[in-house]
Amino acid sequence: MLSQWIDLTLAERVPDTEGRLPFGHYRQWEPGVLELLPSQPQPQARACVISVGVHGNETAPIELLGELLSRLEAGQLRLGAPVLLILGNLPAIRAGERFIDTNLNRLFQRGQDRQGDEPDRARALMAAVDAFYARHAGAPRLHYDLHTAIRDSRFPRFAVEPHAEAHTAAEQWRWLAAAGLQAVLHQHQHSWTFSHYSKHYHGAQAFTLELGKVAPFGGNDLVALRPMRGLLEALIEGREPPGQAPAAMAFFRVEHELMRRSRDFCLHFADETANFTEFAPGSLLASDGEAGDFRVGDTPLAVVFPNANVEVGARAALLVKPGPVPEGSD
Ligand SMILES: O=C(O)CCC(=O)N[C@@H](CCC(=O)O)C(=O)O
Ligand SMILES: [Zn+2]
Repeated sequence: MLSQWIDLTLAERVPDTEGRLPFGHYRQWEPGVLELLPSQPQPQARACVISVGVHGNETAPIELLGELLSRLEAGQLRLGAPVLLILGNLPAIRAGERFIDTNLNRLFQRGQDRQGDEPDRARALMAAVDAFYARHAGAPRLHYDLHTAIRDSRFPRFAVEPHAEAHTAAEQWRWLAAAGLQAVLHQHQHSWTFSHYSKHYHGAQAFTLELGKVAPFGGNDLVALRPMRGLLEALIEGREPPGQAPAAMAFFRVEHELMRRSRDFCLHFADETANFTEFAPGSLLASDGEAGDFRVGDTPLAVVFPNANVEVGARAALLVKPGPVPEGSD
């Protein structure tokens, strides 16, 4: 039954809300929010939130989660940690769209009082995460929010480290390197994404993980994600994940967030420009009506997540520079 949870949820058929697993049991708190509870939590276990489908057209993480559920149900994985699994934007996943009315991944802010389905879903997911971490107050907190990017990338698999007071543990860099992540992008300011929510409000070890490029169901290369699956499996089993020297990854920090201010916003480079493409000093990157032009300053900048079609007021690109390898991570 667990292995059909995703299909039943997306088909709007009510899956069993509680059931047994070979090494524990599960409970669905609401559609798309499922908690796995081990019969024997392991001493190393973290309270893990694994979210997928916060953007509805990013299917690889949903397929990866399907693999994990099948392996849990077959007893190939020994559940050893409390895990909260989240299918983020259900109507958008059904429609194969990034979002329906507005980008869910900008709404994870306490006190946010916008009207609509996506703001309602953000409030429900924030409450689900709050309750999960409260139920497992003794365990270290972790949240991986799994995505795929719209464009090609010089580094197809990379982590976005949200900006927050909580310090990222050195072990995270080793785990992410061993999981096949090729780059890390350190955010310079609060961003109200789902991973930022868990880090900022709960002090969780939290990342947005970009796992390749957007593709329809069936069009993803899950073999390239095997090392990532290995990391998730270790966390689900409550054992120490494999590690690798973080120097295998390229580190960047965000220098500037390019916002769309007007309807006249445009980018001056090709739509197909890959993430982490570098632009030389003086390059004209964007024009934005009365808000003016944006040019690269004295040192080169690379572009990540460029998207001229975002809502007015939303982020249209991150402009990034190489950053230091975090201390204590070798
Ligand atoms: O490829 C793109 O343009 C967007 C991919 C994506 O959904 N990225 C996340 C990053 C979240 C973060 O900044 O932590 C997003 O834009 O929500
Ligand atoms: Zn996404």
